[in-house]
Amino acid sequence: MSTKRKNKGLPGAAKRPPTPRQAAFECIEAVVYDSAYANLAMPRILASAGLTGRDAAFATELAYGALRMEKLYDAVIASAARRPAEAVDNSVRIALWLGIHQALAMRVPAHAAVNETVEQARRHAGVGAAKFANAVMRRVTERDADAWLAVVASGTSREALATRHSHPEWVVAELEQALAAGGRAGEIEELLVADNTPAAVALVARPGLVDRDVLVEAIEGAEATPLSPYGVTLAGGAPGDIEAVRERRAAVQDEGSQVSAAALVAARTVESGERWLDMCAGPGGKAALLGALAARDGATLDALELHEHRAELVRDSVRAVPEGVVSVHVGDGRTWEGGPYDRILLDAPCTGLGALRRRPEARWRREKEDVAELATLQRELLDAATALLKPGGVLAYVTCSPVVSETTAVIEGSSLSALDTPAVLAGLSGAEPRTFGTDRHAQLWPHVHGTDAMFIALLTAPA
Ligand SMILES: C[S@@+](CC[C@H](N)C(=O)[O-])C[C@H]1O[C@@H](n2cnc3c(N)ncnc32)[C@H](O)[C@@H]1O
Repeated sequence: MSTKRKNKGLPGAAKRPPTPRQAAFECIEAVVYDSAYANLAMPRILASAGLTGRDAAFATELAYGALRMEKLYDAVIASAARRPAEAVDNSVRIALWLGIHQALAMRVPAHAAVNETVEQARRHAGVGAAKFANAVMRRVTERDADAWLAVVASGTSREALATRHSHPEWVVAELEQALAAGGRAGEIEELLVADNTPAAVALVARPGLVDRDVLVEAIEGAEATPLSPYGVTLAGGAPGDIEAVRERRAAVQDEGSQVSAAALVAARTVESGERWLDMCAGPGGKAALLGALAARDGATLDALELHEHRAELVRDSVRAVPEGVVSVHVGDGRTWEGGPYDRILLDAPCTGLGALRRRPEARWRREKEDVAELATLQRELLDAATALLKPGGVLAYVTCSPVVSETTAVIEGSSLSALDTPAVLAGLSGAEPRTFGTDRHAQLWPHVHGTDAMFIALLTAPA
């Protein structure tokens, strides 16, 4: 979609109090035109519209769902409008995404989905656009979701799979390759479905700062997570309302991320006085968990981050960790000279293709060329981390991407030797080691573990 605004709505359009559907429209506009992240834009839009509770949940599901499914919905538009979706005015195309999502995925009655879409098209693009939207939506609502899939995405080709589950085709190819490499060939459809299912919110109870059992007890519907010894899954509600979260004794953190940081510490018994490095620390979720564990075990942590604004987020994230344990630095991991270290977390910058559940627009922002560029950076960071590791030290190479060129291909050339990561994760959770991988590295999956697709390789330098 063109990222230039053709119109900003017709005069008077912004004066009425925004409805949930208008909030969803605004959120998609912010993503398309201003390159906003939906998960940052939406809370701001909801707050300024004064939308809460069910209205806020409706607006969020509508915007995020339409953003995720835009490839499928473009195919539906092309078929129903008998012209490519790219040829449709941007505002009308957004209104149609929202209308189609309501009709095919949210069980909004057809007449309401049609009327609301027509009204949005009129409001943003005028009477002619409203007539066009009316004709398209009437054709859309003649079929249900399954019937549309049979029309626009039938068969088992990669192209059909990519349209049906609304992923770029090159991403489907990368995910298929990663699944096959991990002995999970044939699970692509389950993975793509999981990518389109919003993740439950998980909290980390930072050890020594708050007890996870206390959180489970205090929060209605909360449950202990199965893989991380520090995790709590929430049934709903706003995490920002929880006191421990406001005080940074707990935080929102995917269970896979918790496990990645915890595995570095669980790999070997910690000796008092150990020095640890979090080489790519921003925004600081793993640094805060490592900091809490360092405080417990008598170690210290250097948290390094390339960008000052992200280092500031790390400072905020670790503020509940006892003073003197974590030092935050701004610098480039490739030239950092603060070593040597007993343990290093290299949570490398990556495509993020393992965390598509969380960021509805993320799959459309990445390009195939990014993979090679990031793999070069990942190798350079791994070489630098290796040089900073003490003999006998442990390094965790972690990505929130399962893509082979960012994971096994990066560590293949390493001079370090691989520890048995699945066994360490099994030790943390009590789960069967083979569920985490069939070789010495671990790969978590949304459709298997309910986490982001984190890759974790524990490596060690010869003593
Ligand atoms: C995947 S994120 C890390 C997430 C973090 N560990 C957490 O759990 O919150 C990667 C981070 O590395 C930073 N980064 C990128 N290149 C870097 C470099 N050369 N040296 C240090 N940090 C870098 C990015 O700015 C980004 O904040």
